[in-house]
Amino acid sequence: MVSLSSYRHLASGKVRDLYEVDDETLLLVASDRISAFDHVLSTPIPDKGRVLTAMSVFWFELLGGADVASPPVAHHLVAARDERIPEEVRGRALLVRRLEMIPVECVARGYLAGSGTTDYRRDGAVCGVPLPDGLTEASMLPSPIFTPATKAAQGEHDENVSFEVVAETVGRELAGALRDQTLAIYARGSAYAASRGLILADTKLEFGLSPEGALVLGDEVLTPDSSRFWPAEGYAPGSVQPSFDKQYVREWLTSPASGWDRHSGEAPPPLPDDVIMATRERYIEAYTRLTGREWPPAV
Ligand SMILES: N#Cc1c(N)ncnc1-c1cnn(CCN2CCOCC2)c1
Repeated sequence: MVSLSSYRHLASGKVRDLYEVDDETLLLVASDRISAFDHVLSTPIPDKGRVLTAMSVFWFELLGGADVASPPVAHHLVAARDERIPEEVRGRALLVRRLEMIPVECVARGYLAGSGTTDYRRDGAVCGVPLPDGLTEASMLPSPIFTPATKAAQGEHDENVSFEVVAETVGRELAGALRDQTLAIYARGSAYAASRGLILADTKLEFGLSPEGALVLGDEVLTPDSSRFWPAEGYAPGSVQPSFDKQYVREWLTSPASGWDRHSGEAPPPLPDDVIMATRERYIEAYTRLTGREWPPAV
């Protein structure tokens, strides 16, 4: 039986880790860690890694299939069930094709939120894309826009950049392909989410090149960690919308009950059990609502 220690550790993000299985294959492992306000919290959310892995698998399978309006999306998922996946991470780890990753955070936005709102208020634009006057927090944009960023060191914010900067970095043809694929995936994801009563406000994708030079979707896809999902019921532009998955965490951390000051630079306190379990339920609800599948999935 293979164990995780059999594989060379390649990289770690806030909540995920990457291992080398062989020359062509990697193991992408999702932990139960949760981050909020740019901190990785000390209390894990049980099953978060399994739920978000199952969500990525759902989207890879959906996007990898043909759609009436768009061709199948080439992606890096090899297997979610395989004897090369160690028992200790089974259900929250994916075998993926090794790619030559493109150092661009490919973000699509259909609504104004986060750094998009900040940039719009300063420039009237996001990543150099001019937007109409009069937009506010959570406004729906006239049409989805490609708002790339360069990946920052862990703990730092990614830096929003213009399409021209991406073109200078990776070449104009590849930059155009990244934009087109990012917007196409956002369109399919947001239409599907809307049919399930969820607004996909924005999403961050990562792509790589296959050994044959093809553009391939990597990383995780359309999860609550890489995307903003809002409940369609109650949507009202003009204020920060409740995050579908992290609202309980954010509200408790910013309440007097936590005794924490988010601007202090100090690490947040441990979450109480009721917030942990309510947040676990929200991840499961996001999965069942989006996919229409039961949790846990049949083995
Ligand atoms: N996916 C993928 C992938 C791939 N298919 N081939 C080669 N490299 C990568 C890769 C390497 N780093 N990252 C950034 C996201 N990582 C997530 C896990 O935790 C570490 C950061 C992606």
